Amino acid sequence: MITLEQALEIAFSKAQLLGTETIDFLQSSGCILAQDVIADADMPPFHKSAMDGYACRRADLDMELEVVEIIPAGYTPTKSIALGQCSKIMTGAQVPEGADTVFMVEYSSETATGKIKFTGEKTNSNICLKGEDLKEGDLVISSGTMVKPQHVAILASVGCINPLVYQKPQVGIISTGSELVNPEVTPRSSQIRNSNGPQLFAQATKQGFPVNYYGIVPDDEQLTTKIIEKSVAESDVTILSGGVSVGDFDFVPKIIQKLGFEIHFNKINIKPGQHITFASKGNKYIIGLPGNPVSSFIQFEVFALPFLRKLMNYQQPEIQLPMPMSHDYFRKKTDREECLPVQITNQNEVTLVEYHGSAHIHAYHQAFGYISVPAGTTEILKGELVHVRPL
Ligand SMILES: Nc1nc2c(c(=O)[nH]1)N[C@H]1C(S)=C(S)[C@@H](COP(=O)(O)OP(=O)(O)OC[C@H]3O[C@@H](n4cnc5c(N)ncnc54)[C@H](O)[C@@H]3O)O[C@H]1N2
Ligand code: MOO
Repeated sequence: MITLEQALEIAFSKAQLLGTETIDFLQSSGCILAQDVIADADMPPFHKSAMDGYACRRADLDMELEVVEIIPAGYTPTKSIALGQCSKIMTGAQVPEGADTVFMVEYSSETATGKIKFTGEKTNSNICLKGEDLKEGDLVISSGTMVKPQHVAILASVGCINPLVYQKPQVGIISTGSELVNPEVTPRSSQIRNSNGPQLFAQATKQGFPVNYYGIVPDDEQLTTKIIEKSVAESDVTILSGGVSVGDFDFVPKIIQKLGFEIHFNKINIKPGQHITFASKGNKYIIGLPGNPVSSFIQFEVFALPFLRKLMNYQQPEIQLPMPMSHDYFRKKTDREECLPVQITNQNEVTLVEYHGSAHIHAYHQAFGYISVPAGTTEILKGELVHVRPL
């Protein structure tokens, strides 16, 4: 059986990058930039006051100063500051010529004749110099970056309102299983509510992927074929849950082959969720996830998500936080890599959450993330570093 690493290698080798498009920067969160973003001006664009106060010459701080002008933010000063003079200035306003210091209004007093005195002992210059953050032409965000809210602020600050980004893959989500009913229905005996579909929808939309949600299809070959065909026509990546094992009604592998897809693997040596199918036909992909709820949840995180990101040319490694275990952990069977839900203690240590196996999605309601125990590892001792993947 192949490892997760090998599975990702195979899937990445089949991934055809989606095209690029320019979009409204307000809609760019979660996109991967396909261009470098360059500063179109110095930042700050002028010598800017960092405080509300008085702009003067440092050499004049012990003099009584005449106020020659009031400078609000957004106003271009008209007077330059000479010996014994100051301008009242607001935070964010342009510092007038001749001034090299702004003292805060809290450290000032007015004399009987209306002059201003500095009452502090010493002061910073309180001036942000033109271009001290960025120079015109500087690279501010490099191609390949995933846009987060802080990048949206930077795009705005340099006027890049239509960035070039990689298109996001359209994701189709199908839940297979004749035992499934919609969440609003009270299941009869032998039925179970569809939780994988809503969970996959939430996982995909959390990452910003557009989703076509097809709900439940019973274990019927014709109906399953029809819905897969529809999803393939409307989506780049179709994600199914259930129907990929070896039961009499596990049609999915057969159907996708009939539809002309090539199956690249149907098992990964990982727990939970070893039954996972990956197939492609040109630039269309099908990922068949195991029906057990934790399996489909974890397999989305460890396999489907990196693959979806690969289609957008995302090349950054996934974040994993090295943290010490708060207790010993032992296991008997070590043939598979195993993902386990964890919490973080107040001492910043990792504790395993009570977890009964691949149907026990409720274990994850209190999980901060999960750790992966490599194949071959029998024990992790208290204090040993594990790598936590946040959820
Ligand atoms: N003979 C064998 N049987 C099974 C094996 C095996 O190796 N040999 N592996 C088991 C494991 S492990 C898993 S995982 C499942 C994978 O099979 P399927 O992907 O075909 O999944 P199903 O049989 O359809 O469902 C498994 C389980 O999950 C529940 N389920 C399915 N879909 C949903 C949903 N949308 N929401 C909530 N729960 C769902 C389903 O009712 C089953 O209880 O195969 C094992 N069998
Ligand atoms: O492959 Mo199953 O998903 O381990 O529970």
